[in-house]
Amino acid sequence: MDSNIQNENSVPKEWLENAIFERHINYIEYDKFTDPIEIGIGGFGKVFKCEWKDIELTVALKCLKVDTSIDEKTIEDFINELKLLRSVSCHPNVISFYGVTKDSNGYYDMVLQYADDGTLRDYLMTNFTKLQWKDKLYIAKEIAFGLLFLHDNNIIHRDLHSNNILIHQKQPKITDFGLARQMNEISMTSNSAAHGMPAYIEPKCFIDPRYKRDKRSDVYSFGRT
Ligand SMILES: Nc1ncnc2c1ncn2[C@@H]1O[C@H](COP(=O)(O)OP(=O)(O)OP(=O)(O)O)[C@@H](O)[C@H]1O
Repeated sequence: MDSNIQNENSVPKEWLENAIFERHINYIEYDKFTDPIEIGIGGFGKVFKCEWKDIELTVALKCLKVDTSIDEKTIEDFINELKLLRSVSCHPNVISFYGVTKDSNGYYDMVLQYADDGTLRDYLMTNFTKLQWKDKLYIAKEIAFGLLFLHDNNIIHRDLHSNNILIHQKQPKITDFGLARQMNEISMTSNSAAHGMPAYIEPKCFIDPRYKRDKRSDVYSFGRT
């Protein structure tokens, strides 16, 4: 294995280029996709919907727009999300990660499963009155399964809320791993109360600036969600 791939602290963009070169990350040519339609905007840049022509699959392309307005931290978060997704996206309650592509402007895009019902927040706003208790309990149980899988793989999400859970064919999928960390990295990370959605963050983060989020912090956010 290439030493740059082993060194998780190497410069993020070089890490990605090496990972593609060494085939540790699946690279898909951009012309394999139909023309993209913009469906959202997030911390890294725009999100698009398109068809992966060869396998007739609808996918979401999450674009890392590298320009003068983007800082090194955002690139790091994008690479971090990609690294963690590689290891847990096989779970049915985590969004599937298919690889990366480079668009016509030279920006890297993550190729993700497309969630046909959007975010959990939007889904509940539209369907809340129609949903039975058993449907709501099913959603909660499936999110718990996804979270348990992350924790079993020593990953703390750190930004779990209803906009970071997508619904695809009525099944919840945890997404947006930009703030997520491996357990062994937490000691090197600030508690990041400044990041994430305040209403969902464990209150201790605001009281003690040295407090490090752990699995229990995700369980708090899950309860709030
Ligand atoms: N896989 C997907 N399938 C369908 N829609 C998606 C998918 N990923 C993202 N979206 C849509 O794009 C929007 C932006 O997503 P993204 O994950 O980039 O950002 P965010 O969670 O809103 O913000 P941030 O990255 O700052 O936390 C989402 O709110 C959602 O509506």
